[in-house]
Amino acid sequence: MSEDYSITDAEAPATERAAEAALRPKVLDEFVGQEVVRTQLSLVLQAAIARGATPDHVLLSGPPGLGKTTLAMIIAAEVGGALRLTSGPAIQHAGDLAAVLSSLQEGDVLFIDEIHRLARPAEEMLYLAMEDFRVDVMVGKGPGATSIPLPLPPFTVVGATTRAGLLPAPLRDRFGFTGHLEFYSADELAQVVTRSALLLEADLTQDAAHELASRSRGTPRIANRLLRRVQDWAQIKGTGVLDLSAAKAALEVFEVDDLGLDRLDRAVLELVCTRFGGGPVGLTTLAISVGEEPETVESVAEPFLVREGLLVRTPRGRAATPAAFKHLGLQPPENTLFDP
Ligand SMILES: Nc1ncnc2c1ncn2[C@@H]1O[C@H](COP(=O)(O)OP(=O)(O)OP(=O)(O)O)[C@@H](O)[C@H]1O
Repeated sequence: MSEDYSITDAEAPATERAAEAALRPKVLDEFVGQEVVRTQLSLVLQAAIARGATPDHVLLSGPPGLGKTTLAMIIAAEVGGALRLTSGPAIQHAGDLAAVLSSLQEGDVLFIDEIHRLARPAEEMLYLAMEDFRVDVMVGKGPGATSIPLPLPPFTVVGATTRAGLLPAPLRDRFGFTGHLEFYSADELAQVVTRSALLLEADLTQDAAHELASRSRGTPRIANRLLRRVQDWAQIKGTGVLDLSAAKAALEVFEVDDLGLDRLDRAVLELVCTRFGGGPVGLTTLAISVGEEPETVESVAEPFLVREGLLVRTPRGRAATPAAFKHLGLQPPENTLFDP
């Protein structure tokens, strides 16, 4: 992704990785929320450890920033294997994957982020590696080429995808366990930032933790990022304490409103409500009016606005709901799409 990201972006730019790494839970017990996945995964791992076997391959699906990479690291730590990290887009050719696979040791965990973006030949090589712990290496070219089977030690693939539906069935079927990560509740996010504040040695009050949680779009990555910005504000402009007034003042400076909308989200919503009378308005017109590319409006601003019930997509374009007018402190017009 580009470095030009917003504070409420659920994806992380490369520059944020070190800050994130410091806040990652290291064991399953420290991982907040996701009760269902945590319970199931814990059983899968404990049973494998008790049998002295490597755990089944694990597929984690869900939106960005909810903890897939963190869980992969925890799996490796719990089973005592080394973690190898790669991603679908990083593997351009089957040979790239063969190189990674042939360097694995018994019990290692191979994390493949964005596994739905693996190229087809690599995907086919992965089927074989996951099922038979074998990779066929091609030697030579043309009619004389032969494939030499190379046995692999038992290992565990942890695949992560934001789009489980895009995964071809043969690949999906090779995962013995699939966990779907859900957005976090405000209480869970308050626990996430409280834990992070301890690690950052920040003096965060409980009401400030809840304020941050309610503006974090259900996403720990965003919650931790807002926490760091409030810490900055408290250090430079405040008393050093991250209390409710510091949280509110900092989030005003960084343009994150009380629902977690950022500048672009609000601009989109305001335009639909005011200039276009609530809509429907076509995506291209909307994007031109807000000075962004249609893809940016569609992929960055819209998903959260739709999820929050502020915007709907109709065959004739985007329309604001009565909740959108209310959030902006505006009076909805007569005769909208939503009139009974
Ligand atoms: N359940 C959790 N408890 C505490 N912190 C969490 C939890 N889930 C995620 N985090 C924190 O949020 C940040 C992002 O998590 P992570 O990188 O694992 O997300 P991800 O789902 O892999 O995102 P992406 O798909 O973009 O790679 C990390 O700093 C991590 O420590």
